[in-house]
Amino acid sequence: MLKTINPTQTAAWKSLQSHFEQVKDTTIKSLFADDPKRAEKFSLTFEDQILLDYSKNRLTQQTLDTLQALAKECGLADAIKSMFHGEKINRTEDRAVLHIALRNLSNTPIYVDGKNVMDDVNAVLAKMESFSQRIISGEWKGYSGKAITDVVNIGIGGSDLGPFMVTEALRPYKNHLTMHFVSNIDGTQMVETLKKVNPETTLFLVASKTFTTQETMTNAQSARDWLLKSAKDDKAVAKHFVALSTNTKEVEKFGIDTANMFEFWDWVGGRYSLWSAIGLSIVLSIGFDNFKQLLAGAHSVDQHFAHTAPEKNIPVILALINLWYNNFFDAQTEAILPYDQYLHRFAAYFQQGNMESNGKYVDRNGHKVDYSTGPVIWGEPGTNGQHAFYQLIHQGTKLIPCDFIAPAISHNPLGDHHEKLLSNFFAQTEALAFGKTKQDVEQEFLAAGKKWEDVKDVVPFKVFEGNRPTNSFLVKEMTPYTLGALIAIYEHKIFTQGVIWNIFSFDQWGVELGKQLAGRILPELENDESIHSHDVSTNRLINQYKTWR
Ligand SMILES: O=P(O)(O)OC[C@H]1O[C@@H](O)[C@H](O)[C@@H](O)[C@@H]1O
Repeated sequence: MLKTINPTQTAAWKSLQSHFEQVKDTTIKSLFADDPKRAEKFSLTFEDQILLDYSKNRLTQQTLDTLQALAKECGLADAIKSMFHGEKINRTEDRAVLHIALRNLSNTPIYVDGKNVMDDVNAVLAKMESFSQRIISGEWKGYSGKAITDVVNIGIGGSDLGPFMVTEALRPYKNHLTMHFVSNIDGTQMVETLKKVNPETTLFLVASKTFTTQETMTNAQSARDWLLKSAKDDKAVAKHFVALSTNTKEVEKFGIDTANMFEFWDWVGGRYSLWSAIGLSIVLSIGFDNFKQLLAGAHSVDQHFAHTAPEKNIPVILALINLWYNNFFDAQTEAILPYDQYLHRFAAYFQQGNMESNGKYVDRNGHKVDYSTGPVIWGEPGTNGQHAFYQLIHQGTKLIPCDFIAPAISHNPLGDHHEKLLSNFFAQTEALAFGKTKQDVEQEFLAAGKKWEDVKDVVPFKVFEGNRPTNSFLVKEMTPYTLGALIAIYEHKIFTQGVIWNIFSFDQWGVELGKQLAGRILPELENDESIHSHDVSTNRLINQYKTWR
């Protein structure tokens, strides 16, 4: 079970506080100047596939050692064992946390309540394999006898972001099926999607762990109505709708034959579910063998996380580095910046992964914390970000630790595009770390033959103080395997931080209040009567809406 220690009360935290006072003004530049072997010492390679360089950070070996001592005092090693052994570490929902079982290709038994979950996991994987083969080969026919050409995944949050991110990231592995993702309750997304597809050849995946989520159920109902308008026979539903869910009863209630249901279990968190039946859209898009490679990459990282010494453990090190900025430098956000267009939803995916997991102010004792927990996660693919928000990262007043991610081998070697992309990837972390001094700026002006009088006023604006921390992930090639590994690295980083912050990373009660209030407001919108039941601001907004609609 997880310990319930306030991290700030540990000896290691106190050491970190005094250590911080000693090193807070040390620059990355001086750290490199003092140790020519820094890049070698502060980097790790995962299976000759991913190089993580974390040398451009504001930390010393002592910083890392003391952070490791903190993790130890907070019981990280036991917490990892608890998760891998299927203990119910999601205490507020009384559930185990076993996304690692979904990709446990070694098939070692994992027990929950005395039952080996691997039997069920393997059975669903086999069902996903045979179903996907029938769809991809064209053997499965729609109501009019035509093969499926388009797949629409209807889901939201964890039932959308992961599958969408991965199918985009692995486009080079795609087959002929066209994938669509509808998540928003805003009818616009469904209407625009339905314009692009033909009811005779479209398969809908209704993806919802609970099968009660308003957005998904409403979208699924509209899609069903749309299908039946053409098919004019309820029997068509069985040929065009499948469910990905934990909730058999609700699936039946919706009218989907449970033979067309792909099951998963309450020990799979929504934001950790792309490895489960929720990944069916991924399987349909890239085929089962590639999906298995995705699982294999993640499984390999699981082994690394569970069995590698903390000082060589990639997710642990990443977790500690960001905790250092979050809790000692008071950094509020972290940016994820993939130099890979295919990863354009990677930051959005980990927005949910991280913020829904660690955005908590109540600790595992039920008390309000007096320290900072999960950061704001954001990001966009490079180089687009460079021409938009990097100004603030380079010269703003906020400290923003950034993760840079790039593949060494491009799937699209078009002219010198990839060299140009990668030159930017390398240049940015160098610029952020080392900056540009006043002397450099002056030298540059002189070399360009400028007169000192003409340029001296502009010098301060051209100085980069540097010392902005980054991690670099250089991935050999973005394959299903390396992508699976990369995702699992981030997942375990989030887990590690949650353990140290003494919070429950696998519930999400913070999303409930808004849903509850929307449920109360919806019937109030049914007529044009003036509303007085809320605060004056909400009343006014509702009443204005009623006059304008
Ligand atoms: O898969 P479901 O049950 O439809 O849930 C979708 C999402 O619903 C949200 O309310 C939860 O905060 C997410 O964690 C979840 O992924």
